[in-house]
Amino acid sequence: MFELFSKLFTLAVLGIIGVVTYYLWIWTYWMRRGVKGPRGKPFVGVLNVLLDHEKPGLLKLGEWTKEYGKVYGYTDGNQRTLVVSDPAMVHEIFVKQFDNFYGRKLNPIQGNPDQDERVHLLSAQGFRWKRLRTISSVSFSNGSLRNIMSTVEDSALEFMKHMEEKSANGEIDMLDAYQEYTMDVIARVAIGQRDNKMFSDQNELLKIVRQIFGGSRKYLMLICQVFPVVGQAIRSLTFKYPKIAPFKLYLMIKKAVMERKEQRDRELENGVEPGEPQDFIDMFLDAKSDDVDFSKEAREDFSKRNMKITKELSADEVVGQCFVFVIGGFDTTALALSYVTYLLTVNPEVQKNVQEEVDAEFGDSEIEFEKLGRLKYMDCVIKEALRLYPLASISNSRKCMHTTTVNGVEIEAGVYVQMDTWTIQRDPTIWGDDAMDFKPERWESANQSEYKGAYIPFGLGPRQCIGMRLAVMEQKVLLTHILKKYSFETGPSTSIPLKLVGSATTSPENVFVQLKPRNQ
Ligand code: HEM
Repeated sequence: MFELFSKLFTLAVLGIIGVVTYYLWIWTYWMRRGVKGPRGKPFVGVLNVLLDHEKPGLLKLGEWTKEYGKVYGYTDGNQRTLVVSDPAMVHEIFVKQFDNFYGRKLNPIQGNPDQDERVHLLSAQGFRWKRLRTISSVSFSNGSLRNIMSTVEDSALEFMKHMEEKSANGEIDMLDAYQEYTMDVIARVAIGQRDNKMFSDQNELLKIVRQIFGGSRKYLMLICQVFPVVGQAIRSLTFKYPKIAPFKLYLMIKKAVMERKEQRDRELENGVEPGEPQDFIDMFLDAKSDDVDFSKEAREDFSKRNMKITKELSADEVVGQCFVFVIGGFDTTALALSYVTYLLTVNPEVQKNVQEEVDAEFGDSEIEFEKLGRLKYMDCVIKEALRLYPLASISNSRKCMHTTTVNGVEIEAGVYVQMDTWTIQRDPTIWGDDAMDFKPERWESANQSEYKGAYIPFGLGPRQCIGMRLAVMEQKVLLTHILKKYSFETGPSTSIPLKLVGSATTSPENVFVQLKPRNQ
């Protein structure tokens, strides 16, 4: 008995020594390589700083960039991350060396991109990503966007009805309001929501998605990233017993997909062939197949150009795809609209210019898809707001898949690269001394290729945001409706400057403004 106990004790001590050595090895990685950067503490590195909801980690990167320069390294849990704010390196990694950087930085609770059945476009990598991207691209083609436009217009008109009532009652938190709009659009476009749920207490989907982006899950994310095995275990468990918001959403979407599949099966039995897809669920179900083997894709060398890409999805991928579009389409676009609103409110002369353009182009005419391109100044406003507030910059990351050298810096396979987007997009050496000013006019004369690697609110290269054009369309349609009728004005609760929070996307805490009717 004593012998057994002694063996177990020795094994436990060896296990602990092994684990501690592994974490110290990771933690000292950048020191051993002579790369500067914040060290943090063993095991967590700087993860606890990055996950602070009240002081967004993505802004913290900028403070470190000032201290350590355009390339520095830190560890976060068991991940080794290189932070880059040199546009030439950004371009090299995102575009030229894509074959060496085709994965994204993930928390283990998001699944293993090569093995997990439920992986989606944002988290997939290699040929699996390519297959998902090829299938999804159809949803954002010109033809699809033209069809989606009528839904967007419908949601915008519904939104305006609510604004009429709310504007009479004083200030409105436009961030909250815009979330209603973007949820309505994406719920209709992606998962076929039929009834109107805008500003209703019954909108379960919105409640769950708000939980996903709203609060801080610092300690959960910390544990999962420090101990990936725990992250994977929590992931498996919460799919069975969904307690955390993203998993509740996943199951909600799964139910919607299953119901649609059953309905389509019933119709097929009665000889009714599926017609034109009505939403993303239909479109992805059209691509569903029972024998998709993604383990083979993970083994293939991604630099091979001639690998045949099938256009099929597994059942889990159908759900994953709908999930990622609901998540991707909701928060980002509401935030983009909120930042534009804030900037127009505190820059009334710019707002006046946008209103004049809106009056000239859509004074008494309908807002049509083809005519949206005429809103050139509004385009500059949207671009400039995203330059100052690159709200989704967390996604501007890559995993190094093969050891390589980028502009003289050796990056080993397995290291993650995070772009310091906020620093790059506010850098006076790129944008001039007025880099911190909101100046939409800079885009009127801008030669876009000048900003190669320096303007990346939607990322860059083959993995650039797939929803970019939808996001811009949604913003243009709603801003046109609002600014035709109202002006944004500050109120007693408008916070100037904005207080920014968040750990996934970077969000203003609120954007209270008054909507003043223009004809008064
Ligand atoms: C203003 C709004 C938006 C911003 C600022 C934004 C930003 C971004 C960024 C920075 C990336 C990473 C790109 C890269 O790694 O190169 C990304 C990827 C992605 N976005 Fe967006 N996004 C927005 C709207 C949307 C919308 C409306 C959708 C879908 C309906 C969407 C879906 C996605 C997806 C699926 C990816 C992953 C693409 C891939 O890896 O192939 N986004 N987005």
